Amino acid sequence: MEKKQFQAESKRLLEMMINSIYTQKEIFLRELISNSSDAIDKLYYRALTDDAISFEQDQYAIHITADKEKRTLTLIDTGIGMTKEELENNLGTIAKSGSLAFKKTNEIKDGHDIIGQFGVGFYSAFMVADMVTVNSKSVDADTAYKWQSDGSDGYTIEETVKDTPGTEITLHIKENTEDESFDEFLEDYRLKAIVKKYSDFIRFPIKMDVSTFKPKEGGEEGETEEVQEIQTINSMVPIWRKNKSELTKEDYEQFYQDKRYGFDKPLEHIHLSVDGAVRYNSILFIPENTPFDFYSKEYEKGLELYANGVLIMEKCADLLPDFFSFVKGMVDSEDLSLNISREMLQHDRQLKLIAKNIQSKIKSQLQTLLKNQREAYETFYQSFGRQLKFGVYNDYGANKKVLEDLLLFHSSTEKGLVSLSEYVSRMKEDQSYIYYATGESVERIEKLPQTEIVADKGYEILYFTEDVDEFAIKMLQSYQEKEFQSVSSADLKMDEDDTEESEEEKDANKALFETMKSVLSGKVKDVRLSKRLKTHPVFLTAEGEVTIEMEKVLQAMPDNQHVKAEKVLEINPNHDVFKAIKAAHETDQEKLTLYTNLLYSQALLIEGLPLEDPVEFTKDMCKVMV
Ligand SMILES: Nc1ncnc2c1ncn2[C@@H]1O[C@H](COP(=O)(O)OP(=O)(O)OP(=O)(O)O)[C@@H](O)[C@H]1O
Repeated sequence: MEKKQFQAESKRLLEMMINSIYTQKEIFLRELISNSSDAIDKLYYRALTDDAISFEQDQYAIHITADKEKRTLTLIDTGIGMTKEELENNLGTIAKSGSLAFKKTNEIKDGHDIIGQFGVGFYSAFMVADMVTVNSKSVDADTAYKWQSDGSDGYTIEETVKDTPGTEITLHIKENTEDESFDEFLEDYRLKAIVKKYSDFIRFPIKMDVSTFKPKEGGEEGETEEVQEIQTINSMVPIWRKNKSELTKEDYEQFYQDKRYGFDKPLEHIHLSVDGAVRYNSILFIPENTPFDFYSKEYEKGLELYANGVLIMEKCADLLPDFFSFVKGMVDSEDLSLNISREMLQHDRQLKLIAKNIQSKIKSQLQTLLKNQREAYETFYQSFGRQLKFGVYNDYGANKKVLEDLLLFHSSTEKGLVSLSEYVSRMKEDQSYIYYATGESVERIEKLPQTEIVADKGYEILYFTEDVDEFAIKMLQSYQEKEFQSVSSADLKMDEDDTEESEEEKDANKALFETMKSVLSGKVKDVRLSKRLKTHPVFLTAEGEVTIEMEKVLQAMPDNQHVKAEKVLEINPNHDVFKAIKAAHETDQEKLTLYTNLLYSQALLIEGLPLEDPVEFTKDMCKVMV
């Protein structure tokens, strides 16, 4: 049976490639620069085995010039160049990569990695150009050739004159259309920015003819003139490939600023050079201040992702878990399997490994900070502690173990922030629970009647002042096998609670509480005597899963489900108010109703809950007065 080759409509194929592979036009420059860099590296490999060729690193460069009048952008490299055949094979055949073939036959050495592999990058030039001219002279040939194409109807090749080996590519930039402007690719500032963004760490200098204003020679003071100047735009050596011992704190800070990771100074940096299952270098920063949009939807987490020093993604979200979304920085790896556009990865196995590794490094760095530089950690925690707490709560607590040691809360006894492990280490011998109190602020919590009895026992109380706190702790359930207990819960699980009311007391109060309960029907689940109130007459506790603080948070949410805590009104038997209601119960039912409503309103106010009917409340107050 005869086997036939697939046919390809090359014009259509090229069109599809040009217009559908890349999402951003500007990457054409990255692709052409990477090709030039590969061409110089190939020369380096040739020099290793060919005595006729010497390789002096500083003699090589990539030169970019824009000519606005002619609408041309030219890239010149001093690389290995192409013979006539190579021009035909490599630029005349889509998906043919001379670089991939080169990589297969040469062992990559000394960081001279070859970038190209798919054989398509060159054609991205047609996204911005309506004519591409390549003049190239191979180190192996005496004759130079000119390859030319408008990207639609094939190409031409003819002899040309070129003195030195290397390649010169000239793009004739498209005219602007109604929807698209191409002029930007002729502007120095724009070209510089694109080089900086994607190709800053190409190992060879990328030089550009730029016009700058300089003081005019022989001119008056302050008089300037426009002069052309050749500038090297790229930094070349990536800081992350340098030895940590060579770098100072200032170097890292400078990098943080240059990269515009934030307007602040970083609090901490982490420099990783990993040579394991996946090889990668990374520099991570923990910022000092919360970015202004951090807690908004607009904030995008992610690290810059480089493949061999070439930027692939500006914000690779998969590299960071949400709870460490504040971390800034970059990852560079040579082991990534890129997709054809280099905008995505083919599969994310390597990425997952890197992300896992990065997560544990960030955690241990934060733990070290907490241990050794408490003040710095607290600064960090003020900015991003909330994010850690969300991390404990989110995903049904899947990450609580990663984060529990990083949490801090205000302590009643230490009058400052403490970690859970510090709390547990200070727990009293007879203390079984980690106690916490919830409220709007430390000052308000200090005044909560519920804290009195716990504090009197000498137990430390953690103050929860953020809405996420209690939700996070509910998810955590326990720390080092010690359960959390709210001082406001109906069953405080302390000895005092176990002391039952005497039978006589119970009987005497039963009728009174039943009446009060019916007055407050629908508002409270129960009315009972309190064994823990000392100075305050009443307060509210909650039974069940939803605490009063949680009710407040849930009520404030836009899609609130009207979730209510099951409230219990507790009354202090030692307070004179109790005598007053008892007396009212015996003599004046109307008065009892009045007192009950007033006490309930008081309890709401203490909890920071809104009064259900403020007008009714003020009327009741007046009734008591007159
Ligand atoms: N400036 C250059 N000097 C020498 N050879 C070049 C140059 N530009 C391109 N080539 C040759 O043309 C081939 C095709 O280039 P192209 O950019 O399309 O693909 P690539 O760089 O191999 O792969 P990728 O699509 O991954 O970038 C290259 O592999 C290389 O052999």
